[in-house]
Amino acid sequence: MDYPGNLFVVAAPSGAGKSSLVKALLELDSRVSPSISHTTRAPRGQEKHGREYFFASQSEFDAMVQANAFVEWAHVHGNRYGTSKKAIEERIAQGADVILEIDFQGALQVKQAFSNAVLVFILPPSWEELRSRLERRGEDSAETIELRLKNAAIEMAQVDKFDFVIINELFESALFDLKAVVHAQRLKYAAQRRARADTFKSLNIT
Ligand SMILES: Nc1ncnc2c1ncn2[C@@H]1O[C@H](COP(=O)(O)OP(=O)(O)OP(=O)(O)O)[C@@H](O)[C@H]1O
Ligand SMILES: Nc1nc2c(ncn2[C@@H]2O[C@H](COP(=O)(O)O)[C@@H](O)[C@H]2O)c(=O)[nH]1
Repeated sequence: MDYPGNLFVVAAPSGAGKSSLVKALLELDSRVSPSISHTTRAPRGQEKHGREYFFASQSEFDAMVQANAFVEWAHVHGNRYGTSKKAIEERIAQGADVILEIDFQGALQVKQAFSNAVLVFILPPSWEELRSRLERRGEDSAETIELRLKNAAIEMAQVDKFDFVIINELFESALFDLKAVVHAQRLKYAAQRRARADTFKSLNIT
């Protein structure tokens, strides 16, 4: 289906910096709004239900899967995460641009459902830097960090399935690249709509 709003999907190995980049983009661009995912993971630190995530029990998550309420969902780092249809469909139908910060499995499912979705993969500059960002963030146990680094290798192998790849070495430069992707998609979409309207007009189709 063709919606007036754009859908941007940002994926990256844990610690590459996607949350930081998306947060900075949202502060700069009020036309982009975030999708809030559901997860079975326990809240971390200051996280609030309905702000970072909708925290769900296993049975609540199961019920949503059964009800076909997710556009995508996946097992990530030992927990389940999903994007509800409600989180995005209404908003892109109203012309808003929505950004999803999800793992690569979910990103590929979204592309199946919304072929116009723009998939962006964020890479860290090196393995050493990825590890040190996870350690410096100080939110995960050593065991969790090892699991996330192991999964990073699997995730990075998917990079060629994405529309754009951004290396997050210098934060400001990666943010500039992300803004450029959003801008380019808006221009492309506007041009497509104009071309379609012109074609319909020339064929006398209203
Ligand atoms: N360009 C950068 N240079 C240095 N540190 C950075 C950069 N980008 C992000 N960071 C830091 O790296 C850490 C991980 O970033 P962030 O939490 O945004 O990663 P993430 O990809 O969203 O991870 P997760 O998937 O686990 O949520 C944070 O402490 C963040 O401040
Ligand atoms: N497939 C999905 N993946 C998601 C979703 N929301 C978040 N995520 C990804 O999970 C990991 C871990 O996140 P964390 O908050 O526990 O550090 C990360 O890669 C997220 O992008 C979702 O709705 N679907």
